[in-house]
Amino acid sequence: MTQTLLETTDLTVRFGGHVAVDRVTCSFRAGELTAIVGPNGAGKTTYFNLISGQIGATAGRVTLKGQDITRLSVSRRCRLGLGRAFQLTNLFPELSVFENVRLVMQTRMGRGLNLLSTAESHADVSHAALAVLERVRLDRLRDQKVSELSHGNQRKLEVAMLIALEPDVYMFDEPTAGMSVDEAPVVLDLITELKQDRSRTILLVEHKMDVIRTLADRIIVLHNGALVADGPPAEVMASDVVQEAYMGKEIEDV
Ligand SMILES: Nc1ncnc2c1ncn2[C@@H]1O[C@H](COP(=O)(O)OP(=O)(O)OP(=O)(O)O)[C@@H](O)[C@H]1O
Repeated sequence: MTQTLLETTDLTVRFGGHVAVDRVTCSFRAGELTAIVGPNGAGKTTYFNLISGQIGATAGRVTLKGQDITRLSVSRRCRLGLGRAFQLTNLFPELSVFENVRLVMQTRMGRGLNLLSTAESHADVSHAALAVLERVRLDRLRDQKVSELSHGNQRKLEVAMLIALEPDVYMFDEPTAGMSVDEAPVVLDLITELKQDRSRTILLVEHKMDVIRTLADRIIVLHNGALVADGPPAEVMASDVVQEAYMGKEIEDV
């Protein structure tokens, strides 16, 4: 049987009187890409925030590889194998693209976060970091300061940092948002490539139907914070509950 890597059980968060995520019980198995869809304000990003630890749950549980991580910090969850595309505010904007990836790689490879170590002192780490930059086609810009990158390249760097972490669970929140039509395919190809590794699971919050159609093995639908549908893409998209949830046509091209 395929291994369950991540599970949420009755996961709930309340903001004042508003229940943004409402008793969501769902498991995510190795070798599967799950698209999380729903109208604006449905709770998708909040669900992601609860899983990655950016916000605390009011009730319920998050389990990673059998371990209850509900009360753990973002960084503890990250070390246990939960990887969410980095917010660039967490990076070092004045360091180069290469240095940022190298630092993540260095930390993952157990060398600690040492800003003063040189690329030469960790040749294997540097080599691996460069390989990741080649995969996202940022190798040309390796010496550019992060603060000087275009929006599209910043998004690619976020993906590079995530790949460098090699998590068991990849979490992407609209990875191609704001990218040009030339840039988006690089990121989508990378996610397709990541899917080939059947030992991991990928969660994707996405509005673009063409992206969902290309990538998703499974779709879950949130509506008013609750899980209202879960299954293979064709089946879920044809279901009455989804048709109703999308009467507002927030999802592109439905
Ligand atoms: N920190 C917060 N405090 C109060 N309300 C919040 C907070 N974060 C989210 N919400 C509310 O929770 C609901 C779910 O928001 P969320 O951003 O998760 O939706 P979403 O499905 O990701 O929407 P979108 O597709 O527009 O990004 C919204 O009504 C939002 O206003």
